[in-house]
Amino acid sequence: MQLIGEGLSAVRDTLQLFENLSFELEGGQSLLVIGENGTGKSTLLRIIAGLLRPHTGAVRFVADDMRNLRDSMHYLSHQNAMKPNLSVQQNLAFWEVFDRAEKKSQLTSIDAALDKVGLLGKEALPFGVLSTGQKRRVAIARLLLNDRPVWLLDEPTAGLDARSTETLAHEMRLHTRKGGIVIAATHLPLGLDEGMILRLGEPV
Ligand SMILES: Nc1ncnc2c1ncn2[C@@H]1O[C@H](COP(=O)(O)OP(=O)(O)OP(=O)(O)O)[C@@H](O)[C@H]1O
Repeated sequence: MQLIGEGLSAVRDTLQLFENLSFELEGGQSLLVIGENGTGKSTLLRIIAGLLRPHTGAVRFVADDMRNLRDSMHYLSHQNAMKPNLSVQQNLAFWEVFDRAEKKSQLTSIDAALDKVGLLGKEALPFGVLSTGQKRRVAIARLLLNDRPVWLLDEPTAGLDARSTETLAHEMRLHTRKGGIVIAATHLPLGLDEGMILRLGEPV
């Protein structure tokens, strides 16, 4: 598996956010995208996810099973992508099916995923009543349900306490050890010390 960004540039309105960024990742590797607020971290992740078109450059993805990037990735955005009025269980049951590849990709049950993020017992609560950190943990539980080899994580630790941050770091390390790719945009150390780092600068 390979995920390659070649000569990527982004322009928002008249602002050049970044120019000519390139990276090359294989299965088992991770990339931390760091930089201050507004430097374009989320923009870069959205470009990689195929949600925004780059001003220049291209993203290429080659998977052994020939799946395209859209079907091979988990994209965790700032929003947690859960319905506030549905329960935790109902939200995850939706994603469990939605994220499943044609080939059986289920890794674990909803209960087991909730256990990993320390939320077992909260499954019947409406998502909307959870605390900020608990909401983020439900969104992280989604990543654990189905095996999608590329994880694109935008500020994954936003709102998480120290223990949950360590749980996430552990899951990210497991994911790369199994041959997955992780790209994470962050302000904070994530416990992926062995990964590559892409530092975005001030927009010009
Ligand atoms: N839809 C849009 N239209 C115009 N400008 C935008 C749009 N979305 C983002 N921007 C601008 O692009 C710049 C980069 O935003 P982006 O969200 O990628 O930064 P970031 O590095 O992820 O920031 P943060 O650390 O605050 O999350 C910002 O100046 C932002 O205001």
